[in-house]
Amino acid sequence: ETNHTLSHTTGDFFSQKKKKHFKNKKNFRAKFPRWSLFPPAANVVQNKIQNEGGEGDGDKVDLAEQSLLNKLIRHSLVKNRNQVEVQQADPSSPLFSVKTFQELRLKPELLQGVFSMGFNRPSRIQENALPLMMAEPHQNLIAQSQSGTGKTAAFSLAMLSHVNPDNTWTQCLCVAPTYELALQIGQVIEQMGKFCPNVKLAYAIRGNRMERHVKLQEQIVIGTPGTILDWCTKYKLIDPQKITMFVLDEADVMIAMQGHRDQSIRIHRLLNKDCQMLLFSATFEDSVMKFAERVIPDPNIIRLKREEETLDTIKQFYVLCREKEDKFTALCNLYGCLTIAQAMIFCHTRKMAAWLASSLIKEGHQVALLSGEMAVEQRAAVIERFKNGKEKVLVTTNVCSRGIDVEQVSLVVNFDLPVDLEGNADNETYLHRIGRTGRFGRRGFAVNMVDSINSMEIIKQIEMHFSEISLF
Ligand SMILES: Nc1ncnc2c1ncn2[C@@H]1O[C@H](COP(=O)(O)OP(=O)(O)OP(=O)(O)O)[C@@H](O)[C@H]1O
Repeated sequence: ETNHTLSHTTGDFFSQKKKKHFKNKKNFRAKFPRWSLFPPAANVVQNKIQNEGGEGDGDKVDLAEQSLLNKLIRHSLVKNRNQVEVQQADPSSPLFSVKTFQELRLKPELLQGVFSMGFNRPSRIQENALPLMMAEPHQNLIAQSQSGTGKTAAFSLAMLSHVNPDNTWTQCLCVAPTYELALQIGQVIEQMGKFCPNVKLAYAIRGNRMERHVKLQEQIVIGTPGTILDWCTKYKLIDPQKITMFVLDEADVMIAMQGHRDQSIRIHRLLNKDCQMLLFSATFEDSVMKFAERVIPDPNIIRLKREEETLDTIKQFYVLCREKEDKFTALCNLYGCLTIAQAMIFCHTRKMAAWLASSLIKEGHQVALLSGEMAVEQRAAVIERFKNGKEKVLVTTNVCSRGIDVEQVSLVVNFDLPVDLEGNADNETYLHRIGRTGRFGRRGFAVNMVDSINSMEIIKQIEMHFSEISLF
């Protein structure tokens, strides 16, 4: 048996004592004879439709919110052992990389700002991106690496280093997808630039009312595409021709948002063609690349691939149940194991997650709930408590499958199996929910609740998918 093979609940998972206890429980079926108890296929389909109608769609992941959440909960760099790939616009020019911030020859007050944030040395992506962004003559850059690898800090430093504080007009423009994300980036710039008193920052975000035709004196402006466009055109607060550095952050989130893509292109058109263009993205899909190539001429491209998640160290099980209540009882039986370390329980819909959390609480268990209807700050607070071990069990939906570093979680329960919009197995989400990065990730357990012929089919699809992958 490989680790990719799903086992149904048998001995491995439970201690001898627990095994005896579970043997008598109707929910832990070590074999398959329960199939005969299932209603005919037609009824199962009926059942599925009713369930979906009653529970609503799966909890949707909003990219901008997810990104903000990541920023709110991230206190340090994400570990990544992959090599940075660099594709240079001019392959004959030497490849620069720095191992220290001192090598960048920053202004002393800026270096002081960097160190005051606790950054001792550049992150992987910063090693290559920083010298490229600061090179003379200037170079354009497309940089892609997952959230938490130091992109924001990199371009904040580049902007602060780029501006001439003696010139009291806007020189750097940074576009972000939402009001909240712009504020987060602005905080990094303010913190890093706190020893540079003459460098000023303005926020081009909704609600920030300005007098028309009075040019801004702030050297750096950060904001959302619509407001930046207004400030450049309608309000004439910024002369786009005087912009010498243009940063497009979270390009992947940006182009997924209605109107943002076109507004960004419109801002870009107003700029001088000699303006330095920098684009950052956490993902590297075709749509992002197409967009990037449209707005960034002759780019250098830097990529840091996400560390692969694997199921190598995860033992996987499934539990056969009849319906939601049955799954609930199974979960209660498992409860002692959940709290040995920390556990996450995934549901498909917000409604199901809320029901499950409140049912568990009614049973006297202590659990936290995290789902999409909560405000991002509220979600961040729940995750923070969970990370600090204040809560042992977290009931959640897909809003969280990527947000939490699962290495600290040793048991994941798929109360509902991950499915896509068509109801097919969602292998990628399965991997994000239970996978670990790195080959030496800590061990973990995953328990999947199977409650219909349909979900049995899904778990089989998942099993097949991962056992096929493991052949390579
Ligand atoms: N060189 C560094 N040394 C130590 N910590 C760093 C360094 N650069 C960034 N950090 C910290 O690592 C975390 C992630 O950095 P940052 O926000 O810049 O990443 P990001 O790639 O922009 O992520 P996101 O896409 O979520 O915005 C932050 O808490 C930041 O303060």
